[in-house]
Amino acid sequence: MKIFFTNETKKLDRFTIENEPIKSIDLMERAASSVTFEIISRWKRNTPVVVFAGPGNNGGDALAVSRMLIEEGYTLDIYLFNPLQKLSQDCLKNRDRLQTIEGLKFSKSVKPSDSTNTFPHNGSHFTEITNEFIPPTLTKGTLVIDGLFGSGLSKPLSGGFGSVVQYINSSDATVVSIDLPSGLFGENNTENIPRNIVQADLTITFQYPKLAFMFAENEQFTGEWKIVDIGIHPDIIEQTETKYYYIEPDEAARMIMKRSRFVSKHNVGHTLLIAGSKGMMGAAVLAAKAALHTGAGLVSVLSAACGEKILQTSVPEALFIADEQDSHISDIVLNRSYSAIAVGPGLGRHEETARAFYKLLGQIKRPIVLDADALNLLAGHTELIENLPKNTILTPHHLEFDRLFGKNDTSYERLNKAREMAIRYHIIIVLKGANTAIITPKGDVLFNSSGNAGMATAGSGDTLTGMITGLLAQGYHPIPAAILGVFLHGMAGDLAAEKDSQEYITARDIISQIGQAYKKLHNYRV
Ligand SMILES: NC(=O)C1=CN([C@@H]2O[C@H](COP(=O)(O)OP(=O)(O)OC[C@H]3O[C@@H](n4cnc5c(N)ncnc54)[C@H](OP(=O)(O)O)[C@@H]3O)[C@@H](O)[C@H]2O)[C@@H](O)CC1
Ligand SMILES: [K+]
Repeated sequence: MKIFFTNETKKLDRFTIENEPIKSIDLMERAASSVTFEIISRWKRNTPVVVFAGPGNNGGDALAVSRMLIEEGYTLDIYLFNPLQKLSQDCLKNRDRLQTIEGLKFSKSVKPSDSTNTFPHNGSHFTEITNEFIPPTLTKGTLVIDGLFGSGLSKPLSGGFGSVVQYINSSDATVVSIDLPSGLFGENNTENIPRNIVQADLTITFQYPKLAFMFAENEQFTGEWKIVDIGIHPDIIEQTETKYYYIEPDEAARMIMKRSRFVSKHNVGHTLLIAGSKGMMGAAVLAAKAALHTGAGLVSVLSAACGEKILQTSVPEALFIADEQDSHISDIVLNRSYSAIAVGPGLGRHEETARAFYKLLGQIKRPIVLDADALNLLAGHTELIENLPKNTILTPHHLEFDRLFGKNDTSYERLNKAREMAIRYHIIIVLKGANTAIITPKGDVLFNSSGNAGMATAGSGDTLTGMITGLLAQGYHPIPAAILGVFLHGMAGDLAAEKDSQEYITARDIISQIGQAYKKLHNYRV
């Protein structure tokens, strides 16, 4: 799924209006019906609803939703903010349509003398605010619909609108934002004012997720978010280019390569994992198991000698290459060719390990996977990044990324830096987090949609490294190997959480669900 920038919204809108064709007000009606449907399916009709509508089309949506909810039997208190006495055309039309509802009480600005402004009123009520505003009481049971601003936000909210947002945020009400939490920019919020951004419990967003939703620091604003299809014309979606994508299950499923009936373990790849050291052998075990369960035919683990018994007992399917040293890897000799190599899980940072690793980087000609301590060692010699084979996969979490490429204050900044680095060095960066981003050497960013917070657990990253390397070994191109590996990993985590709970999950539980994750993806293909 493509992620567009919010400044493209009007273009997508216009094309749909001209080519479907559909009247602009009817497109708004369609968007509003989707929001209404979502609300009706979650909140009972006796839930008191307070609507905050702004002067633009986001406000228009909110007014259309208001009409639909009243028709459905909800009782609403609606506030339309019109301080400049200037509403967008469709907002105006929806205000007029609201007026046709029988029994709806109308008033202009609530004056300070009207201080009996407590909800619920006897029947629904509409107030257009042109100057002063006495806010209604927002209790725990109240549902707030936030339609103040959406994709048309042009500067951070301040003044009166800032106060309204702060008032909403300070209440115990449940908040649903239409399209975007009001005050949040769709992309860059570096210069934004956090206290003047609505903190929604649910954001119902139109057609495609916004880039800002992918960043951890914006979760406090978006809450849960859900995409609703409002029927933007497929041709304009196709024609409009973007660098940002959101990977859904059917897209991941299409990447799975069919295994030939005549396959042998030798032609589904021999994986080499350079991993483990004294006290961190579990990382090598997990990566080896993950590679095997993802489909690698053969897995060898090159590790510190102390790992031999551990590995051979816990992963009897894997071959073991013991280093001379008991506690760490001191030399890396590749005495045969491997289909895929990963370095890093549980590696440690012993001086001799570092030396062996740097020497290896000078020898390899094909893309490899670098994770964990391999990234930390690389951070000590960043000049070596220059010579990494094209399409080498780096799998840093945020701290590892910053150690490698310098500190970043926001996820937005980090993502831009990652794009720049991926392009400059022709590498693939798998930036791990809630929506892991796979960044290609062309600068395309693919956000993963599977996974859950329970996967923030020891060994989860080692598992991912094993999975991606296992795919590479089977002949997947590094880009689909990274995308599919990340997706499968997340889906296996989701299945594990479904089976037990997020809290319960360990890396082993993720591995135990790889098979079910494959099965689920296979079902998307039929
Ligand atoms: N194709 C789609 O996806 C569809 C989109 N739809 C809906 O339309 C929404 C976008 O509508 P929109 O373009 O009218 O913008 P919106 O967010 O309502 O705000 C604009 C108004 O706010 C004002 N304003 C801005 N910043 C401000 C500030 N800091 N402080 C104060 N004022 C500020 C701005 O003033 P201006 O900057 O022009 O001076 C203008 O008056 C979108 O989110 C979705 O809900 C659907 O209906 C159907 C199809
Ligand atoms: K909004």
